[in-house]
Amino acid sequence: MIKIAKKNLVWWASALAVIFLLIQVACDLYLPTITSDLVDKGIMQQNMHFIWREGGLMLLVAAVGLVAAAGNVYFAATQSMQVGEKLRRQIFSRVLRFSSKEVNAFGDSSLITRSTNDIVQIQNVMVQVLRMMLQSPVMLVAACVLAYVREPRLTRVFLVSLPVLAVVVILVMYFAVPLFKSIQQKNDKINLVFREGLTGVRVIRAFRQERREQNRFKAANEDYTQTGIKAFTLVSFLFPVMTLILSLTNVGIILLGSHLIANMTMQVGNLIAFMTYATQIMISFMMLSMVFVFVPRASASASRVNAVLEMPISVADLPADQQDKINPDHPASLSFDHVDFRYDGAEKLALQDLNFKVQAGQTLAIIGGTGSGKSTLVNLIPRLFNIESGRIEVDGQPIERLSQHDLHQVISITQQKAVLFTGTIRSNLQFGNAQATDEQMWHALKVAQAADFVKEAGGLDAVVEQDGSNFSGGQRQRLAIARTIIKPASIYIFDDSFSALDFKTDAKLRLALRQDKQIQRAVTVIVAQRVSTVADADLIIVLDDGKVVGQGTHAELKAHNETYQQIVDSQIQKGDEKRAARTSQG
Ligand SMILES: Nc1ncnc2c1ncn2[C@@H]1O[C@H](COP(=O)(O)OP(=O)(O)OP(=O)(O)O)[C@@H](O)[C@H]1O
Repeated sequence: MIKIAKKNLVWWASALAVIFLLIQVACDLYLPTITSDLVDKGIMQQNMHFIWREGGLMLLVAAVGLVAAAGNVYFAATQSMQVGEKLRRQIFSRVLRFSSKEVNAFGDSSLITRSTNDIVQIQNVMVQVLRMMLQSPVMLVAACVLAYVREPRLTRVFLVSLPVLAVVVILVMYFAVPLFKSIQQKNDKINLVFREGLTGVRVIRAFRQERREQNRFKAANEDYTQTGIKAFTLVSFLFPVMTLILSLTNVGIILLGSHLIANMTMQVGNLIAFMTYATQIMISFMMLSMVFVFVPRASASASRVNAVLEMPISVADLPADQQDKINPDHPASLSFDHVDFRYDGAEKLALQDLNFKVQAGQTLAIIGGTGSGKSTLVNLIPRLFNIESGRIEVDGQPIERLSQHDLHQVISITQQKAVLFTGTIRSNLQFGNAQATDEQMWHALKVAQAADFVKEAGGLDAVVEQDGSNFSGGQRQRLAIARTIIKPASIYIFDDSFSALDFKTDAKLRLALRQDKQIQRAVTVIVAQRVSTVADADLIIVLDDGKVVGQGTHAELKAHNETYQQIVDSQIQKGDEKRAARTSQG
């Protein structure tokens, strides 16, 4: 919590909040003295001039106190909101740099809770710190001293009430604080189930698992609610008990005070002032105890936020002065030299001894069964993971010597699951190339075989809903392909991007890709399950269980490679092979 405050609070605004607070406390503490004088020297002695003067002073002090309180609230609130804004920004930019290893370490839902609910907890406590937490101890000590100075004999009442109050507060905190800490984790669980329910809604319906999911959500929700109820019941118990203790303290003060007044050893004004100080002492004590309840909860949130901000990034750039730069004149190329790769914590290598080189204008195709390592291979090119050994070069440069920013500038990729963003077709294409003209956009859409349905949908400004849900799976993939094509790059990667396309569209798209001037100067990498998609590639890599079991052209592999032959036999029947070749040659 302190770390977050140190890094994110603006010192002068926080100092102003504290100064306003001290002025407000001073005013609050001065008012009982004026009241006491007003009663003893004004009302009791019927001195109207004194009453007017002290009354005016009272109004002035109250007004200054009000302005100071407003100033304190303003600076405390703006500071805490700004801390929240900075933390959300820092978490978001950090998460954008995370590899899947870091994301998995927290989980998607926990990252969302940390950037929303946890930050709100921190924000709330920041306001309390800049207000109550500083105000309460100052008020408590000063009111005790002033009460003692005014009438030491009455302070005996506090010797009983304050220890009782302290025991109640400690007991409540002992039971409530662990509950508040666990509320955050239970909130993560609710988010997780809710998120899975949302993203998997169709599957849930199709498998008629609504009741099971509802029960799962109900369990998480009830767990959260019950913990919240327990925690807040304990805290709410504090208020009536404290009010009771405060009332009993006042009764004690009045009993003792009236005795002293009757003996003529104390004035009425002193009793009134003392009772005001007593109320201030008790209220400060209550506020302080509330802060002690909420600070541990917020510090649990602060640790959760700090864990994200301090998570080491596994795929890190070299220091700027040791980085190499891409040479824009170097022809496009991609090479893997004895590359081994293992997922974090896995016993087995996910990819073993990959060796190949492709040049500008060539197409590399990767084929293999499910789970053979195709996506893993293409994800190594933009360095989404670090390799275990070997060397990967893009445009003649080892990728770990480039900044990821530079590397990603020369790579354009369509992921296996097409991801579109809420907005329009234009804004989605601008993701690939912010400067693209309408003409370039239509060209990319044409190559991606998307122009027809985009025209029907209303053109470049047609709306794209969340996750592109207003387009079919095949249309989403074609839009993602257009976004990939529109980006000027050295390496174009299509990770199983043609799988949702029908046979004919797949062939037309590959033909259009081959005829595109920009693509002709680059290396194209195609991952596919269908032989027809890879048949015309310059180099085909056949993967099986992370190992390269064949490498060559379609003709070579068909003639000599058993695994490839099996794939061909299982897929291409009834003249499909010839039809594929005919269509892709135009
Ligand atoms: N993030 C990950 N952490 C650990 N193991 C992973 C991870 N991603 C993939 N794997 C494992 O690596 C292997 C290769 O997966 P990959 O996704 O590369 O296969 P693929 O050939 O693309 O499969 P598909 O055709 O089904 O998409 C699989 O055994 C998979 O379980």
